[in-house]
Amino acid sequence: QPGNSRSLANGKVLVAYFTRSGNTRVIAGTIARTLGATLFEIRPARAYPDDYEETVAQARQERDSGFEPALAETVTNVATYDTVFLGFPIWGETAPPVIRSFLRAHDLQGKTLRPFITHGGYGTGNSSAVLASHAPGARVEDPFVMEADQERRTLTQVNSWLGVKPS
Ligand SMILES: Cc1cc2nc3c(=O)[nH]c(=O)nc-3n(C[C@H](O)[C@H](O)[C@H](O)COP(=O)(O)O)c2cc1C
Repeated sequence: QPGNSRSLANGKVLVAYFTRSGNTRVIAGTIARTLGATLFEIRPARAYPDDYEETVAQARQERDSGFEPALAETVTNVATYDTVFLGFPIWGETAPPVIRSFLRAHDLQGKTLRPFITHGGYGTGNSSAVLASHAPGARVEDPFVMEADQERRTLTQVNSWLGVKPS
């Protein structure tokens, strides 16, 4: 596999990501496959609601209160990785609360942190500041940033088809 020699040259690589609607997962899978890296999905112990609007409201409240939700799972032997790719969508103009939890729970000191971020068209907000403050001692590289489909756009179009005004 061509990816393996590259991952050996770069040391052990972890690709950790959080996703709701799957956009960030596509990027994470591509990185993992290309570099022969370990894939880890970041999940909160208590899943967010299926409902989009409920999730937006909960995310806003958790952001404003600085809440760090418990993780369903942590990475075993995070110390053995040299490079950590960290992927997430922008939620409320910042990194989702569970990303702060992830960084709090894993010591990335001395590692290279390569963020990859998707957003719905409004940019990365203050997520760089969150990474800088929550990953002390890590070498945080410039993020790969991609605009990706917003669930809200889908809801709006479907509701318009159904003849319902968005709430
Ligand atoms: C709770 C919530 C909050 C969001 N807030 C923003 C935002 O502030 N700015 C933005 O550009 N997109 C925002 N989005 C859109 C997502 O960042 C974007 O669609 C992203 O690609 C979703 O990634 P995912 O499919 O990996 O979950 C938000 C989405 C959700 C669910």
